[in-house]
Amino acid sequence: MTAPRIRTDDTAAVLDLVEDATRRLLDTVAAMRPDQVGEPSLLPDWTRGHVLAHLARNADALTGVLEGAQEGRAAAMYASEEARAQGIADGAGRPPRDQAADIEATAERFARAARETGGAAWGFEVVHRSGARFPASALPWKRLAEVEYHHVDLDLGYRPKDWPEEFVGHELALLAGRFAVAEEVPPVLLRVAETGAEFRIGAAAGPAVTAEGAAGDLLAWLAGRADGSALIVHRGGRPVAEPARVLPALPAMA
Ligand SMILES: O=C(O)/C=C/C(=O)CC(=O)C(=O)O
Repeated sequence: MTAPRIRTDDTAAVLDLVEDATRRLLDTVAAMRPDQVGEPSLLPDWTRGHVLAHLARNADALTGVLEGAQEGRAAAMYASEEARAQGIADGAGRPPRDQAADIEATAERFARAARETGGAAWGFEVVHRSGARFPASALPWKRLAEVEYHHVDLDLGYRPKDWPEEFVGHELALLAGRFAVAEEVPPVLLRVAETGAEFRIGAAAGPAVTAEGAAGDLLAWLAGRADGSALIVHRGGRPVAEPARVLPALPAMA
């Protein structure tokens, strides 16, 4: 893997990645049979229909935050957590064709709002549902992560190995940065096989196990989309036979 030449706040470049990711997602939805909507996704308690409805409502939510930034107003993504859950539940049972139309229309609305966002508004500090605060220019990357992660969650053939290099490179660094300060995560030193880059996660003191692998495999584990069995893990300098038993199980991000 070569270092991707893209910055997460290069909104035009990231919006191109979002458009490509959305197109791949819509191709998957177009191939769905109606009965697959009600089948389980890879996320606990969510059917594939829940994942698809969530993707449309997330586009609405991020559009609202972007429009708020244009007006210098810190808009919440959702009216409440209950409203978020209701919106997802209400849309979950729709057939693939309706899900696709909703995802396409809301993605286009987000893209239009982004195109209309000017320089100063991109610098406006927004508040994400996660509680994180960052400039509005990070919103397109947030949307990219939603689409890439949840496409995998549909369990319809799109896998972490299908994530584009540009997404994997930066998302791994972003997520590792978040986990670096996590007290509840035991220390793990991640080593990217392609580049030798290292990230230490887990804020607790003490010796770290090392986990080495392809950037995509490291991200899949860090994002809660794989159990880490694809990684080479050492503890106390010795190789671990069953990495998934040693590595902490991490929650599904996004
Ligand atoms: O990136 C995160 O930590 C959290 C992402 C979200 O909360 C996204 C949603 O689940 C949503 O927009 O509803």
